[in-house]
Amino acid sequence: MAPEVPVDVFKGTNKVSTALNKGYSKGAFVTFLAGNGDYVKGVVCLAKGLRKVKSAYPLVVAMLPDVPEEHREILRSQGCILREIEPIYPPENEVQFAMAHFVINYSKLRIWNFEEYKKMIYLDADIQVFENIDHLFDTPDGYLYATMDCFCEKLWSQSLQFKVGYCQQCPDRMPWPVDMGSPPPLYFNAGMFVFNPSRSTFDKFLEALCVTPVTPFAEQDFLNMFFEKVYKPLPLEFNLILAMLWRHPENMDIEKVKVAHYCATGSKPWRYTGKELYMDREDIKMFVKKWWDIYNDESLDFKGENPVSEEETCSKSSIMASMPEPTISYIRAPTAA
Ligand SMILES: O=c1ccn([C@@H]2O[C@H](COP(=O)(O)OP(=O)(O)O[C@H]3O[C@H](CO)[C@H](O)[C@H](O)[C@H]3O)[C@@H](O)[C@H]2O)c(=O)[nH]1
Ligand SMILES: O[C@H]1[C@H](O)[C@@H](O)[C@H](O)[C@@H](O)[C@H]1O
Ligand SMILES: [Mn+2]
Repeated sequence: MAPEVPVDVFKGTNKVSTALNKGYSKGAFVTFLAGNGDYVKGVVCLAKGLRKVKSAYPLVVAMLPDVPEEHREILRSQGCILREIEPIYPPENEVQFAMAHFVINYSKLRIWNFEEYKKMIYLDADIQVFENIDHLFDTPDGYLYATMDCFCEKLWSQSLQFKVGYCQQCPDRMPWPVDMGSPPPLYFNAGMFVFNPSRSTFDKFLEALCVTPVTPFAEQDFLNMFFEKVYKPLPLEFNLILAMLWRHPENMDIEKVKVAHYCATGSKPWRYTGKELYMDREDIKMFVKKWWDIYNDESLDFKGENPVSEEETCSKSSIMASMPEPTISYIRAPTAA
């Protein structure tokens, strides 16, 4: 049995949230975009998916300076609010300890500076929303809500959890060895989370980053450490990590999935070939098709008269400037995949 999660708090009504009455400034979805690759398609599809489920909240795109103008134009035309952020990059001698494709994700910590929103829901660009989740904006403040990760995929092979065969999704299958003390604290996937922006939290991040070693899952490990005491697990249907389909099918009900995360190797819809391990499964094909159906649906294109008035701020943070060097430094963002 997986550890219990407080399901009741997160029951949606399928009605458009009370947010419509409250106005936009209370909350927003936020995603992260880096580089000139195909992740922009993910953001476009996410914007369309949120429209399809009639979300009352806008989508903010926190993007690095290396996102090309033509991609920015596409996002504006899809009604996204663009916010340029400066990269956060670990010291060069530590970069090797994070998985290369995760390093740029430290930059995403800057979304905590978006204090004009009281609450935000972060969604990776490789996520799609199939049901309205606006009610998550009504969760009590002061916590970080996210779904629990799974440690069974090969990407985890260097971790202690994987080595001992332990996964928090089924802690009874292979209990944490007694001689190794208590099992590790619950660990969330950082592709989807609900949080309260706060500059003072961001300041604390910077202090903590200075004394926190870089680890394989980069900012995901960092966020797990930082929010350990205030983490509240969300039911898995709010961020279906596709590997759950073959690793822990008993923990989930595919009919209830509200949000799918195309993070399993080979599952990104825009580069899906079906050839990688597990990728020829019917459920995977179904999720990939659902993504493409939204992407290709012109009726979901933004129809506002004018693109959303955007606020592009590339804040050269004085906070960062005052950071002790060279623990965390700005350097050019690496070219994204
Ligand atoms: O070239 C890139 C690469 C990544 N991204 C952004 O960064 C996000 C994270 O990358 P992936 O979705 O490819 O990575 P995973 O889902 O496998 O990674 C998971 O672990 C990461 C550890 O750093 C992050 O926490 C991430 O949010 C979490 O979902 C993307 O969705 C996208 O929003 C880009 O914009 N361009
Ligand atoms: O951040 C990673 C990534 O998203 C992987 O694809 C997934 O298998 C993980 O469990 C996760 O933590
Ligand atoms: Mn992802």
